Amino acid sequence: MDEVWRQALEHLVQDGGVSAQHRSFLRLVKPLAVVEDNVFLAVAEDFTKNYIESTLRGGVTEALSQVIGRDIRIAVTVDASVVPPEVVVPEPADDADASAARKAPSAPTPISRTVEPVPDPHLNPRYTFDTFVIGSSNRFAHAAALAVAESPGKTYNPLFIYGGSGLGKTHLLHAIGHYTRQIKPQTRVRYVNSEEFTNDFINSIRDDRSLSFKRTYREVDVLLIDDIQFLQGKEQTLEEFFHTFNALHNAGKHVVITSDVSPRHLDGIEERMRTRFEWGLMTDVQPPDLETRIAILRKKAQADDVAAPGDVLEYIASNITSNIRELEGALIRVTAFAALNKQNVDLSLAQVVLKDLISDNDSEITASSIIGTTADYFGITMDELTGTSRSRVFVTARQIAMYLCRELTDLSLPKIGEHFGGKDHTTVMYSVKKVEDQIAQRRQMYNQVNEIHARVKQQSRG
Ligand SMILES: Nc1ncnc2c1ncn2[C@@H]1O[C@H](COP(=O)(O)OP(=O)(O)OP(=O)(O)O)[C@@H](O)[C@H]1O
Repeated sequence: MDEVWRQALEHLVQDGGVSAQHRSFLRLVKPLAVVEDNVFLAVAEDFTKNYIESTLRGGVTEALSQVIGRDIRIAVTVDASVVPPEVVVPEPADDADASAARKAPSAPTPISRTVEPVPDPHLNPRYTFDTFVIGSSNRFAHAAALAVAESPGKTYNPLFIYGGSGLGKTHLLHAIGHYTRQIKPQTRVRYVNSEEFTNDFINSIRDDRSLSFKRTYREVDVLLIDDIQFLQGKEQTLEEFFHTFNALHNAGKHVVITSDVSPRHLDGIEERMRTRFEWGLMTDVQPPDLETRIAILRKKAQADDVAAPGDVLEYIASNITSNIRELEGALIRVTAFAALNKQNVDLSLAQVVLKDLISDNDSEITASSIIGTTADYFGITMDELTGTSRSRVFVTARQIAMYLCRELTDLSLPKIGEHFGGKDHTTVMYSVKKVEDQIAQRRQMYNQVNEIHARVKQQSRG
């Protein structure tokens, strides 16, 4: 088992995207056994388990699946007496992070708990108030989020943020989490997507763990719950959420909720609950105007350290109007093309690259159309694409299709996973990140993504 684990770590590092922090967590894992399609891993602390499950699950699952040769699931257990094997976690060449990690003591407190708050594995480090661009479409939501982050439990409780897909609701939720913990590191913050909340709840009943479930969600100072619309019609989970909400609210703890519609448009949720959602403050986020879209692209270009002149940003922002995720995807495409061809980013290049992607009369793009088009492109069947085979072409096709689903549809990560034969949402997250990383490094990956994207768009225009 240690040898399987060693090889999996090698795969993981080769695939890229493993930071020094990831490596220090991976060093804490003891592989236990493979039983049918499950790989059992053990760690000594809950915190490490949470980190592995929320941040590394996709990558570890992929890597172990590659080594074992079939699709597996991982299960992480906590055992305080666990001693991880002496496996060296490989380091990518010329990784600045890696040399820092080398200097760190090999024994495992991953991060200092006194100086900075320990990073919360449930929060995306990129989604902070600093990286959030304020415009008229989101000014109020931003101000309310900031007020909550500064003094949770006081005003606007609950805060309910609603609006269309890809408009920054999740970003704001994470920003509240980061900022609250930055001001007061001891604040207990819990971010959860409603689908994960549902799964957790169902599993806790199955495994007779209702006490630990309650502890997870009720012993917090700030509960950030994303995409509450997924609870519509799920009576038992709603009932549990109702009790969680009441317990927290009565104890003066803060609840922040996001949804794609306002409380009164949430069907399948009882009146008593909708009323509670309206107790605090409701605010919406709207599609950003042109100036805000340009500013978002500028900030993204800065964060990724790519040079993109103003007219290029304006061209992209003028043509992609409704979804910020798609806006960012277009910028990635243009800068990746320029990097691969060793060209500067300029307007004519952007026009060529985005020619097929920009159109104003797309009909709705679905996961099935993306899966079908991708399968066609690779000459495989849709079943093969969404199945479990680990051969390279299937894996590449699967990852590209997941990436395009994220960019071109409103589907959440767990929902995308469902379209791919019930894959875990962290596997989807891993695939999206992997394609995003490789697109600027491998011409073949760039060409494939670009071509399939164009075909999907073309088909949606009929
Ligand atoms: N105002 C903003 N400034 C900077 N980036 C933004 C802003 N709004 C959204 N984004 C970026 O757009 C992408 C999509 O945002 P996010 O995931 O928060 O959307 P969402 O409203 O939660 O969508 P969904 O309902 O589909 O989950 C993210 O990468 C986010 O960082």
